Amino acid sequence: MKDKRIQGEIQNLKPHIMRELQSLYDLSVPVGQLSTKELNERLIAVTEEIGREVAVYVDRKGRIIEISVGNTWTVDLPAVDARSEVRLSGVRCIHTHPSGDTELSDPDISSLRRLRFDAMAAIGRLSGESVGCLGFFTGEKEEDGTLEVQLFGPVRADHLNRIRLTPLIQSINKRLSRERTQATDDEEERAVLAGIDAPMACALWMTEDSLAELAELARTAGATVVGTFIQKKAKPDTALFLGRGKVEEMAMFIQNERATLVIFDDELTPSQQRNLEMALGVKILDRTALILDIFAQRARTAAGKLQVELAQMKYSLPRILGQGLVLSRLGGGIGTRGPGETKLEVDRRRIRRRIHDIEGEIERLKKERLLHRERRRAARIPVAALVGYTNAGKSTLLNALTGADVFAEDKLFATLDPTTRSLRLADGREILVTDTVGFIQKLPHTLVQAFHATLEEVVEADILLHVVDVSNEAAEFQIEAVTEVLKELGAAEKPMLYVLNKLDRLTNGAGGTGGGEAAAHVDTMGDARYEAAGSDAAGGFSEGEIPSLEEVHLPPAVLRLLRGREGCAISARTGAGLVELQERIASFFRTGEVELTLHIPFTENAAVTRLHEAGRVLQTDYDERGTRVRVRLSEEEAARFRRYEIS
Ligand SMILES: Nc1nc2c(ncn2[C@@H]2O[C@H](COP(=O)(O)OP(=O)(O)OP(=O)(O)O)[C@@H](O)[C@H]2O)c(=O)[nH]1
Ligand SMILES: [Mg+2]
Repeated sequence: MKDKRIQGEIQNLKPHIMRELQSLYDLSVPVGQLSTKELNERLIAVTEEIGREVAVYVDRKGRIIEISVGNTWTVDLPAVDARSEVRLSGVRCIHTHPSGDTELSDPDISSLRRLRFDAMAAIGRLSGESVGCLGFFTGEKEEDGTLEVQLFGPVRADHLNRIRLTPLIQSINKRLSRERTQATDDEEERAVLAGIDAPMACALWMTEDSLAELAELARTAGATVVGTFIQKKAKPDTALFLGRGKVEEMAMFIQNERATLVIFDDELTPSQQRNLEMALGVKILDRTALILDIFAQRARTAAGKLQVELAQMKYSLPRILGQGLVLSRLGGGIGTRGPGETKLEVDRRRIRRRIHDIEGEIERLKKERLLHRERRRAARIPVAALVGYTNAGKSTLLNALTGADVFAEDKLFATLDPTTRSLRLADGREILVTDTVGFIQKLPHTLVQAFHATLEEVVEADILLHVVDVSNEAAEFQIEAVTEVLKELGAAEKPMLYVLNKLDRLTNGAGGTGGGEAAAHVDTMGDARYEAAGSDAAGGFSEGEIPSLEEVHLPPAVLRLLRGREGCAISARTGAGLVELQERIASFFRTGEVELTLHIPFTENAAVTRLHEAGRVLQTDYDERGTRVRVRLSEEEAARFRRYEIS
């Protein structure tokens, strides 16, 4: 039935070798698997005896269609149609290297190209163990137009057999035929989440909370979460992060659920990511990559885009150096987006150059911002910066306080770029309020670094308003996470006022993670005061309409969070507590100030101008000799004007 032909240098082969080679045709390989242990062992055994390369060619049904001895690159495969420019040939080559050095040689790679193999493996024995390397196309082209080849290994040969070839081949074909451009962007991304539950870890967060947040991040990035895997494990497996059994279980699940990516809650090493990709056959992302992807989608301004691109480059650099990440680069979608479309395809030198350029550009932006800030400082306008966990309600608060129109949304990282608005406090003082990017636990360092330029607004502010979502059960941990990031920025010691937000969500008795639209239920709970306040929208709250918080019975959860912290409770949505908040801010700026009454002779009129710049002039009168000014000044400034002081 089958033509048991053996091609190549078979002239001097002993009959028992020929018989052995011919009997290899009777073996078969499970569909979607590279090779089998038996096939590998028998190939290596023959090679060791004859000292020559042996190659078998396997089709996608797992049948051996050709066998050759000697140089694989001269082999003639009539069954292989390698003419198609847009598809792989459907045949893979598994061959031995007599030396045990299994790196694919240049001739190996050119025969991979010539015959457009699904994949090409080289196997051999090294210190008694079967090892191998795999080469395959990425679907991308090199600069010179030839197809880019990805190399994997050397690894143990049985490891190669665990690679799931089918999805790999599909992705490559898809990429080759360029269907992907439109198709995969519209295709639903079906995500599986994964994490480990380390009982001994000092992690503050409950694994479930952290994974719930990861699901929220995945949703924000546009994925549908189809399953979650948590494994109890003291520490991550160095090769696969999870245990081998768990990974196998996951592979089944992925197949059944048609999942397209797996997102891990912790940062993976480049090799874990590569191994998992090979074992699971789908794109593998970690929390960092997911956050970077969201940032990439959200970046609007030039500065925002640059900063995201910088962070992405820094993230991908070690991963490109360490080969792999093939599937994560194929097919577009989550994890592959970014301001620089080709970012993951450029080689490392180009990446380094680009990093250098961006850093220069960011440095320029930084200087520009510094100038702005200096101008503001010269104008003596104090600055309050809103900081806090993502989704805490910072932008909503800025809008409520200043009537600004900043985009606020019930998704993570709605804001990336800072917005500054001025606010006139009840005592007439004008301050600037800055809203900026939210923080999150395990915020990638690369991102914090990259965002230094915009986060400097925070570092330079006079006071931080730390907005906390009190309706979130993890509020205490979120405060902790924000504090960590502030430390990293060198802003942890700044004066801070805690602003416990979303009070309306707790006062309806639902507590905890209750319904999102709690405010709507407030009046049915007999506490209509918030509603009355809320009806007067953004920025327009006037005193008297709003209940003083002292009258309001604060829920125990809020009291707990306030313990030992300076701050107040508000609802940015309904406006409750905003007057108190403004009063707190005003009183902060008042302390450390003194009120003076000065008399400045007309001959020194320039001092009056300086006074207007240096402090807040409350009252001005004139007499025949000069100007009488009542003014509030910082202690420092006051010292310079003391000589004019009267009474
Ligand atoms: N119930 C209630 N919801 C609020 C309140 N303040 C904000 N929200 C909602 O919380 C969600 C997040 O608000 P944002 O203002 O976008 O939060 P943020 O802190 O700016 O978030 P990022 O920019 O993503 O870091 C939105 O859906 C708001 O409508 C509040 O006082 N009560
Ligand atoms: Mg925001």
